[in-house]
Amino acid sequence: MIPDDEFIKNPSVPGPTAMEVRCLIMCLAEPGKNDVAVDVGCGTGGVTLELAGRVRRVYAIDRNPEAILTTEMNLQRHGLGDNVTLMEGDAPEALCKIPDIDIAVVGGSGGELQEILRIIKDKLKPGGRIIVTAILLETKFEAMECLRDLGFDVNITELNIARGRALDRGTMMVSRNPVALIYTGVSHENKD
Ligand SMILES: C[S@@+](CC[C@H](N)C(=O)[O-])C[C@H]1O[C@@H](n2cnc3c(N)ncnc32)[C@H](O)[C@@H]1O
Repeated sequence: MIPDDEFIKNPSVPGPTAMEVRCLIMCLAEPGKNDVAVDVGCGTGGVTLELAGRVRRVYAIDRNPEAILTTEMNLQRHGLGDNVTLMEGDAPEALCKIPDIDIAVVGGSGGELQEILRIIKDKLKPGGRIIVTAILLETKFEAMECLRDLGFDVNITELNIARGRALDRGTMMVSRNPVALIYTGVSHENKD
């Protein structure tokens, strides 16, 4: 895992997703060397970089040009990027241009989550994994409901991370905001 402070940051771009959250995303995504992945809302590139080191190809989508630039700079900084296709634009249109995928991570949806998940389902290979990260209650609920409506078994895990900060008299644990991961099991349609 790449530590958070090893990413180049841009004040107009969110991210990177905290290392502990990226860690669980990678566990749930189960990336394989031949997999094709998409990172919807790549932001600073936290998830894109982790995927780039583990799969055959990553499509990194963001509608903020600064996010695409920041992700590109981070890929270069870490010697990654040969297998990453950066796509500036709105997720639904960009998703329609990519081939079928094994892994989809949705880190930003901007009010288009239902459409994004519907397209991802159409592109998802059998056995594929979908992981949505959400900080808003409404997004957590919407993601669960939408994935269920699309026929998936849905799971949610919320991470409450506290990191130690050194003080003169000891280590204080500093909490970060909770982040939920909403992720799929096997689609009902793919079950025997
Ligand atoms: C919280 S950030 C993701 C952070 C990222 N996972 C990282 O580690 O750096 C969410 C991103 O999603 C992008 N985004 C939101 N809605 C989008 C949409 N409909 N299409 C494309 N990008 C979108 C935003 O521009 C933002 O950069």
